[in-house]
Amino acid sequence: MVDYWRQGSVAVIAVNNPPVNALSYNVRVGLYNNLDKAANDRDVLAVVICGKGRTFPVGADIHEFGQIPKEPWITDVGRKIESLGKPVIAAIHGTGLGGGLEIALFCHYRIALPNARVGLPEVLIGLLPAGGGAQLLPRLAGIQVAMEMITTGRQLPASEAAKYNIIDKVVSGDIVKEGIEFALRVQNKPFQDKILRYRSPHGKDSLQPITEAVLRKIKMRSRGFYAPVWCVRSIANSVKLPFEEGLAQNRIMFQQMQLSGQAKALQYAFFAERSISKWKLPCGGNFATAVPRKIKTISVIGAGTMGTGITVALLSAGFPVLLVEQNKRFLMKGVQTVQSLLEGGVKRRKFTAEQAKMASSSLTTTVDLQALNSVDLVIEAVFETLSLKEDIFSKLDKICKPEAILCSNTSYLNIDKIAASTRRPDKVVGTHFFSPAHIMRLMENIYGCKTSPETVATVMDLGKRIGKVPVLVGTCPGFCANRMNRPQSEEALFLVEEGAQPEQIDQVLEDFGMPMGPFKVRDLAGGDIGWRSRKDAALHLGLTLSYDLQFFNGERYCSLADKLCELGRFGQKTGSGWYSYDKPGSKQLSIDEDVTKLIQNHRDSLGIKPRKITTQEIQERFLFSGINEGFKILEEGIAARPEDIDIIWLYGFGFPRHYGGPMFYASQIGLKRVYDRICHYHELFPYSSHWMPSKLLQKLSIQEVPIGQWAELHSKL
Ligand SMILES: CC/C=C\C/C=C/C(=O)SCCNC(=O)CCNC(=O)[C@H](O)C(C)(C)COP(=O)(O)OP(=O)(O)OC[C@H]1O[C@@H](n2cnc3c(N)ncnc32)[C@H](O)[C@@H]1OP(=O)(O)O
Repeated sequence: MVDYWRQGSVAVIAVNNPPVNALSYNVRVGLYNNLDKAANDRDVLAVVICGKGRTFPVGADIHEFGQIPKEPWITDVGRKIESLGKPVIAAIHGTGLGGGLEIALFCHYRIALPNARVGLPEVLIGLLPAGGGAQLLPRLAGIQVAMEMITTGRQLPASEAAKYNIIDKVVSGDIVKEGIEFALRVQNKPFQDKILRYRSPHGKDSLQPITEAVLRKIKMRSRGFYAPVWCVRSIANSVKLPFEEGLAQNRIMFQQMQLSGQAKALQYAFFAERSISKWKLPCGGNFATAVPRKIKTISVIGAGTMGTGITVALLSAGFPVLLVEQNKRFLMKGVQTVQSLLEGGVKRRKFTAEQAKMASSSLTTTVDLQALNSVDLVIEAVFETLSLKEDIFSKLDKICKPEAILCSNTSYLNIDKIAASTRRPDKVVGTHFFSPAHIMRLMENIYGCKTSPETVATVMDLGKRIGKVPVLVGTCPGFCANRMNRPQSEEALFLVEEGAQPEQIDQVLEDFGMPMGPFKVRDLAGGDIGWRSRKDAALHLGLTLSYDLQFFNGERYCSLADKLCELGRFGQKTGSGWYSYDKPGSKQLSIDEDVTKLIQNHRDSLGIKPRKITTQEIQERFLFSGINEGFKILEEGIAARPEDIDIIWLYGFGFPRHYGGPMFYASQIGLKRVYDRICHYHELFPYSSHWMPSKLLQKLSIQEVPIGQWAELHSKL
């Protein structure tokens, strides 16, 4: 796991633990013993530490967390380096992260390739840098830089790291060769002043104002997430305590955090995110055997909000796009939107003006579907009307080359029905982007019963290539994301009907950690879209939406959202919705007395006496209604694993990552408790079928099965 060789007077110690050279127990032993070997070899005058394969060590082995760590620890390896009596050079390529960077900071010198990155990302898995990072970095780069790096986990490119003295020299070529050359230059030269523990942290007199400013930022961006605050304390220890005491304190804090639910959730999310690419289809075919088709040209049909967002996502990843609309006027409007989104990207520094220009020049347009005869892949993003989509897909089937893949950006409709309008159902697949599609990272890919493994592999690969997080699910109304979201939105309305205020519900869920409460989300998305589909659904059943409708199609119904829409209150875009806004399009909101009155009149007309609704009830009814649906989704095999559902929620709805996602959150609360509360609400609200408890949840709750075994156990149940 650790290789050792000598080149003249230089000993090279190379960590060899693929794929990412994590510092597992055996690696730490190997490093420690080989450092001893180099120390005892009188012909060795300098040492280079590096990583074999794709990277320098990226930190501790996360799989080992939760066990009692065996010695030597990273700090023991560090002390050995400091006291070796010979200069030690860290030669960094790939990513030098966490414990890997900590080892490098114990070294006397650090060199790196230009495309290398360094960082202390422990905060992102709910921890702090206890292997020396929080003590050493302030002594090298200063308190301010250490605070920024450690509390955000940001990885710095080598050139930026060099600016802060973290890297002594950026080199190009072969990193080991460069390391040896550097070692030859510094051997026999004094290096005691390079041992960071003997330095005092830069900017230590400003510790208090820096800390206050950082804590203010943390408070704003990470509601209820503890690790950044503990990281601040660990850095403060570098000023307040002698070096070894600081190390000991930080180690104690690390161990406490490691046992916390937040660290467990974040580490679960880390591995969940990596597991989603390992998909398999129920009818056979999986990520390991299916080969994605090469996609060079893509066409997007529909230049509305979704179509233009998808176009920008594709263009910015370097794909040429042929944008299609039904007439020139819509097309022109779409092109303008694409241009302004690209300009927005430049302003947000997502890409340079030059890159935006390049992207823009890769856009072509047409109003003629025939022009799609040579594209490799089509993404349809028109209105959510099945007949319209069926019509487009049947035309596409005739126009596009036989091997072309046809994708629908539907958020709700049955993929099998869309596929049935073509003679190539194996090449039809759902690619559900989230709005704004050029920003939101989730891509919910939906297979139909005839979608081929090759088609799935192609859209999963495409997702990655355009920087999205692609998750594969099966088809059902609303798939995974919208199907789980629906009961939550309904519960939010029912809670208002029963006595809560929209702003109270928003506040409770924002305090929980959601980026926006459900009423702000409704205003942002625009109430008219849902209103139109509710009216269509009613029409379909020969009904009309009436003001005092309390049941619809056998289900409890709340008409408050319809009443707002009747008044033209569609949300931000009209300047009023559940809140009122400064002006149409503005985000500046205030509570609107008219809405409060409308809610009161609604309750009066239905004879509802408002009651006090607690925070606990709001949280439970919002979260547990979605979680119950999540278990049904697992039960039906729509999602293969709880990890798929959780990643959808982390990236599609901004569910707080430190809770791991709704399914992991349920596992932490305890399935028995969640199941009991769902049964309680089912008793209270028998006319909301979303409270009918999931059978899978019931079964798993009897034995409190750990989340890692849900999928396996489900297949046996
Ligand atoms: C008292 C305590 C003292 C010291 C404690 C020290 C603590 C630490 O060091 S905490 C760890 C800090 N490091 C990290 O958090 C790094 C996490 N990894 C990443 O950010 C990325 O994986 C990467 C940037 C290193 C590589 O990204 P990419 O090239 O996109 O590859 P993947 O992410 O798909 O990873 C490939 C493969 O490696 C597994 N893996 C990555 N990091 C770790 C790790 N630290 N421990 C164990 N395994 C790791 C990852 O799961 C992938 O595995 P699969 O291919 O099986 O999915």
